[in-house]
Amino acid sequence: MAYETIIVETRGKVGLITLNRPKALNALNSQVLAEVVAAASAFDADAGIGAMVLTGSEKAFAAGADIKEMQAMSFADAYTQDFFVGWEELTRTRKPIIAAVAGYALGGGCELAMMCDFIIAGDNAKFGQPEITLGVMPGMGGSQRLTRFVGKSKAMDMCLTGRMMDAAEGERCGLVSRVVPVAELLEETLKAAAKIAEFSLPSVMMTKEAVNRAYETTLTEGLRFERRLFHSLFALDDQKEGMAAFVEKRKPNFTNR
Ligand SMILES: CC(C)=CC(=O)SCCNC(=O)CCNC(=O)[C@H](O)C(C)(C)COP(=O)(O)OP(=O)(O)OC[C@H]1O[C@@H](n2cnc3c(N)ncnc32)[C@H](O)[C@@H]1OP(=O)(O)O
Repeated sequence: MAYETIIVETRGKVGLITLNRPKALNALNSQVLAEVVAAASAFDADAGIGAMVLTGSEKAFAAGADIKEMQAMSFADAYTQDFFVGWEELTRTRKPIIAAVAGYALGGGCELAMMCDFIIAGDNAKFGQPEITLGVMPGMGGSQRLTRFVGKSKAMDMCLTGRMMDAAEGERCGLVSRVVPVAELLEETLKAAAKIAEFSLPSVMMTKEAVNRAYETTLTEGLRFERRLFHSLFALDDQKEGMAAFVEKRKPNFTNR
């Protein structure tokens, strides 16, 4: 597929997707959606890829859903198309995807970052859900995911006032896993993704599945689900290899089998 709004590259076993609409601060229109989903799905299906990174520019991860595209939309259009539902496809990727966020991550941009498995932020990152200032509200998951990340009080504050939070506040409240100097953001995020990609792919994928299950089920069910996945890993060569390598004091050679 020829991409026009994103750049798609591989760095070893890492798939890198860079949002690339600089003049619109990476505003997310339908074409970006289609291309990001296609690229992530292709990496998900690629046996040579173990993890992905989604990033933008130093000024903007993404300044939101494309206001110019939405401006003339009617209720009937929005409802019948189930506008934004396409982004859910991204959350169905089974390999880990890390958001490397510099600059603005606003509205749909913040929501897109939260669809990833975790967020590493540059120290200039600014997160916000300013939809309220446009006479609407979050529509790509902000009211739900942000609340799960940061709790009710801060999610209400962000969604109702439309204010921005900086990277340090994002880290303090659990939206962001770590903050790094913006000049090192991509390198550090690629390093984290490369580390994940070195591990046994089935155990990585099951770990992602188990952590995500924590958001959707009871503690009792979640614990049982985790144990069953854990048990199943003993059927793999990689469990034998990983534990033998530890005992033999050498690096494991995982085969994803
Ligand atoms: C509705 C739902 C569910 C989700 C949403 O995401 S709604 C959008 C939420 N985002 C916003 O409200 C942020 C809008 N953008 C801004 O407030 C500012 O652009 C800024 C604070 C991020 C940066 O300000 P700055 O002065 O540095 O840059 P601008 O001149 O304002 O922008 C440059 C260029 O980009 C276009 N742009 C920016 N954001 C969007 C957007 N979300 N959609 C479409 N286009 C956007 C902006 O219009 C300008 O282009 P033009 O000069 O050609 O107009």
